[in-house]
Amino acid sequence: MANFPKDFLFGVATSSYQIEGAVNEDGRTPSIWDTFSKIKGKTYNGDTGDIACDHYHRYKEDIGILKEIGVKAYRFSIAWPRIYPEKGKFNQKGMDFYKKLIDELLKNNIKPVATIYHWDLPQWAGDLGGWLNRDSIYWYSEYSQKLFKEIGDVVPMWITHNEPWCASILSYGIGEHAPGHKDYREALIAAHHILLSHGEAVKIFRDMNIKESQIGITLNLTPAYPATEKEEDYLAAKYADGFSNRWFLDPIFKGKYPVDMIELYKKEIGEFDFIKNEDLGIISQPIDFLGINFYSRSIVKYDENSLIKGEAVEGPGKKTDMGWEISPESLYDLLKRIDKEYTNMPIYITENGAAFKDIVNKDEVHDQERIEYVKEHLKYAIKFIEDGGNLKGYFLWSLLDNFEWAYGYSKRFGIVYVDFETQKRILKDSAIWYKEVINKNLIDN
Ligand SMILES: OC[C@H]1NNC[C@@H](O)[C@@H]1O
Repeated sequence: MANFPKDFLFGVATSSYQIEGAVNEDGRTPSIWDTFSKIKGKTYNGDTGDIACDHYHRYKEDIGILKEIGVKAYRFSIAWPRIYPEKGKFNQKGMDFYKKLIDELLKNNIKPVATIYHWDLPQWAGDLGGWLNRDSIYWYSEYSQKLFKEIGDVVPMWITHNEPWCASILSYGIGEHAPGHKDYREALIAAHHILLSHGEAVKIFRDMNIKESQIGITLNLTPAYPATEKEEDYLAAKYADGFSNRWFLDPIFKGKYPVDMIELYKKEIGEFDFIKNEDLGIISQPIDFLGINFYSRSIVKYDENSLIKGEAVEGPGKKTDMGWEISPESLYDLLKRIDKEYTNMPIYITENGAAFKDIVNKDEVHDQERIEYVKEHLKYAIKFIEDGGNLKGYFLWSLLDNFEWAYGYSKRFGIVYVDFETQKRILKDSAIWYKEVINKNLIDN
């Protein structure tokens, strides 16, 4: 048996485009994901977020489920295209949805945790170059300042960005996510502007002196391990770590980009002329907490022909339905590394969870694999806390089965099953199990 600290924050997480639907309602205009998901071949089965979990209309029912599970906090994201459907034009109706959502959470004694940006960039911004345009910093500043003004006093935890790596590298470099570009120089420019917009929002937040509220950022971090004891594989792991992790951790916590990666990238992308002198000072504004999204690790072997001199090899562990190796001990390694090399400020695991092929049988879903996945990761979370680690909370991804980006609705991450034909919600065994963990504040072995 392993106990959590008495004030440990148990939550679940979702994001706007993945669950809300209602894409043309109350003034919302398209995001880059509305556009991208309608391009043939970009998403599994041509799936889109047009309806998703219809959360926009069913948010009270879903908050009732949060209450039933007993979560202390709910991490959601705000759809920028609802708030600013056109450049410079605020949409009160869009804001009113989030005010109602937050009121309902507070009425049920659930702490709202708001992510300002979880990838649904308004298409009007996309048309102006999106994150490639340095003006994106000002669009984002106007957006975040308005949110702080409208709901700053009722949202105790703000997350500026979800997974800048995905919003830049995966979206502008690898091309798997909207807008689907495949240009690594663009990817690093986008990453820089996203990080800069983060720093500007933190400055605005501090200047507004919002009481009883904290601000941080969420990074998806993937510990990298060498495939063998060969020196070249250790080098490959170092570059993989720079590619996934240090490119974002270093600017935020050390006020500089990692030199080894700059040297590596320079050959491919030329000069870093998009970085202005004052930028790193803005990016490294002190924050109140770090959000970490952890799913798995990477194992790499040296590959001379790849940009980052390495290629992934399959790990020996069991896999989730995403094909990701289940490696809970890597979460512990990651947390210890962050604590040792970057910061001992409060850390929240803002996403952790797994997709498995869930089967409904007489309104029940027996997802024991998901229970085991979460249990093992929580055990390593407790181990870190027992070592003195400053881990303050855990948000399970996700509350509901939802739109899993390029995978559409083919991957189910929810602890609540969603029948997308009927929008019926069914609590999986994992939801019942999580309810018990929260209630007892411990993990049974
Ligand atoms: O892939 C699972 C999750 N990972 N982090 C970002 C979320 O939007 C994803 O659904």
